[in-house]
Amino acid sequence: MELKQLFKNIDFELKQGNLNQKITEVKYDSREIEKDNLFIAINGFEVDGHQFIEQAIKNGAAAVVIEKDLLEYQTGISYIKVDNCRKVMAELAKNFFGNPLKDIKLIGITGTNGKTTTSYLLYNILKEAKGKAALFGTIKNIIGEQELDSSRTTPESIDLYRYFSQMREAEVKYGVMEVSSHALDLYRVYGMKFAAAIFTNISPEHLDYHKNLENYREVKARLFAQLSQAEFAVINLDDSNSDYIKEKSGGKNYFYSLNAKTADLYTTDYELHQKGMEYRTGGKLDTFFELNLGGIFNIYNSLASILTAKLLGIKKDTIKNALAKISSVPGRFEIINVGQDFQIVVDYAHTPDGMKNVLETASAMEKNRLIVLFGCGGDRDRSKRPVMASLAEKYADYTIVSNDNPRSEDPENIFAEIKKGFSKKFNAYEIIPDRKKAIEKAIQIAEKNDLVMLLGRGHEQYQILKNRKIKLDDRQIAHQAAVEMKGI
Ligand SMILES: CC(=O)N[C@H]1[C@@H](OP(=O)(O)OP(=O)(O)OC[C@H]2O[C@@H](n3ccc(=O)[nH]c3=O)[C@H](O)[C@@H]2O)O[C@H](CO)[C@@H](O)[C@@H]1O[C@H](C)C(=O)N[C@@H](C)C(=O)N[C@H](CCC(=O)O)C(=O)O
Ligand SMILES: Nc1ncnc2c1ncn2[C@@H]1O[C@H](COP(=O)(O)OP(=O)(O)OP(=O)(O)O)[C@@H](O)[C@H]1O
Ligand SMILES: N[C@H](CCC[C@H](N)C(=O)O)C(=O)O
Ligand SMILES: [Mg+2]
Repeated sequence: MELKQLFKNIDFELKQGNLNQKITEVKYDSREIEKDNLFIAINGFEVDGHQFIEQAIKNGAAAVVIEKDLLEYQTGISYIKVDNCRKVMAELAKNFFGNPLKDIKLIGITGTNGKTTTSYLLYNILKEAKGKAALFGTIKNIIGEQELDSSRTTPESIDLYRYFSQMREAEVKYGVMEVSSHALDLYRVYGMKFAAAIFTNISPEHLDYHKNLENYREVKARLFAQLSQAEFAVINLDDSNSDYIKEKSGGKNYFYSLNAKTADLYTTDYELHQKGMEYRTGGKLDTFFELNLGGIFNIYNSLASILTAKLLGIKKDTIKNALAKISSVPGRFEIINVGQDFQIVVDYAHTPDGMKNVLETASAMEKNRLIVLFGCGGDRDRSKRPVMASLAEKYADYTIVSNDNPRSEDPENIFAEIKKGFSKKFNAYEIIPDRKKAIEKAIQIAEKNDLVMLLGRGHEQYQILKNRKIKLDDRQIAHQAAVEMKGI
C-alpha cells in the first residue's frame, strides 16, 4: 500500500520524502523491521522509539512516523510527523488492513475484575450460536480454529487489526475482546468500532499507573464513549459507577443486576452449591440457568454474557446449552481434584476486590479450615499489598505468603509491605518465598475437608523474577503435590 493511501483521513506533516512510497508492513519495534516497512517511533515509558530510527532504517524501513522533529533526515526515506504516534498507529492500522471491522461484530469488555471470565463465557455462547468466533484476552487469543499465545490482556492496535484481518480471512464474524485500562489510555483501541461494550465493575487497581481512582474510571469509560447510537452497552447496575458509565456511553444502555427488577436482566433467585450454581432470571429473559462455576461474582459474569448474547439476537436455548457445557474458566476458581480428601482451588484473584469476593465465596462453602496462599506482583500497585494481607487474616485459618511475580522488585520488600496489613497479634501465617515450596507446604498441612486456596496467578505458566522467567504453574504443582504427598 502507498503512503498516501495509508494516511487517508489522518492529519500529518510530510517532513521529507514522498507519499508514493510503497509500504509492506507497519511496525513499532525497530528490531522487527524488514524491507520497505513503516516504522512508528513511540516515546515509551522505558525508552524513546525515536532513538531507534537509524536502526529501523538499517533494517529496511522506507518511511518513519515521528512526533518530534529530528536533527537530520536521511535522503531516500520518508519522514512523517504527527501529534501522537500511538493514536496515529491505531488509525494507520485500520487503513493498512482495510478496515476489517466493517463486517465483524466485536464486543469489548472492560472493568477491574471479571473481564477474562465474561469474555470466555460470551465467546463460548457465540461459538455455539455461530459455529466459530474469536477471543482476545489475558489467557489466549483464538481466531476460529486457530489458538495463539497471549502475552498481554490487550495487544497494540496494529497487532489487533492484524488479528481482525485474520478473522475476515477465516470468515469469523464475531469476536470478544478484553479491553484493559492500559489499552484505553495508550490508544490501543482508539477509534475502534465495537458492536457492544460490557462494563463489569471498578475497584482500586493499577493506581501506580493511573494515580487515582478518578483517572482510572475516566479511562475505563472511554470504551463506552466510543459507541454510537446503533451500538449498545451492557452495564452492571450494582456497581457504584454504573451511572457514570451510562452518562459517558454513546450507545444504547442495558443493565444487569443480581436482583434489581429495574434492570434488563436480573436473577429472581439463585443457589450456589458444591458443583456450581443455578438461577432463574427475570427481565428480558424469564428462564433458568445452570452453570458449573462457583462464586457470586460468576453470577455477574454470566448475566453480562447472557444479556449481551440476547441483545445480539441469540436464542435462549443456545445460550443455556453453551453455558451448561463450560466446566471451568482456566485459573478462575479452578478446582484441582485428584481424589484427595480436601479441596484445592486455584484462582487469579490479585486485587483486593477479587480476593474479597473469592474468600467470601470460600467462607460460604462447606469445609473445615481455610488455608490461603497469596503474594503480590512486583512493579505494580503497591497499595494492594497490606489490604490483601488484612483480607487473608480476616478469612483464613492459616495463611502462607509467597512470591507472585516479583519482577524487578526485591521479594523481601514486597513481603514487608504485605506484613504491614497483618494486625500485631496475628501469627497464623508464614512466609515461604519459593512458590513451589509454598504450594507444597499448603497441601502438606491440609487435613480432611480443609479448603486450600492458591491465589493470584491462576492460569499463569511463568514466574517473572528479577532477570529470569521460570516455568511455574500453580495448578500443575498443586496437582503433583496432591498426588505425591497424599499418596493418591
Ligand atoms: C505501561 C505499558 O503498557 N507499557 C507498554 C508500552 O511500553 P513502553 O511505551 O514503555 O515501551 P518502551 O519499552 O519504552 O519502548 C518504546 C518503543 O520503542 C520501541 N523499541 C524499543 C527497543 C528497541 O530496540 N527498538 C524499539 O523500536 C518499542 O517497541 C516501543 O514501541 O508499549 C510496549 C510496546 O507495545 C509494551 O510492551 C509495554 O507493555 C509492558 C510490557 C507492560 O507490562 N504492560 C502492562 C502494564 C499492560 O499493558 N497491562 C495491561 C493490563 C493488565 C490487566 O489488568 O489485565 C494489558 O493490557 O496487558
Ligand atoms: N465479576 C467479578 N467481580 C469481582 N471479582 C471477580 C469477578 N469475576 C472474577 N473475579 C475475581 O477476579 C479474578 C480475576 O478474574 P478475571 O480474570 O475474570 O478478571 P480480569 O478482569 O480479566 O483480570 P485481569 O485484568 O487481571 O486480566 C478471578 O480469579 C476472581 O477471583
Ligand atoms: N494484568 C495484571 C495481572 C496481575 C497478575 C499477578 N499475578 C501479578 O503478576 O501481579 C497485571 O499485569 O497487573
Ligand atoms: Mg483478564
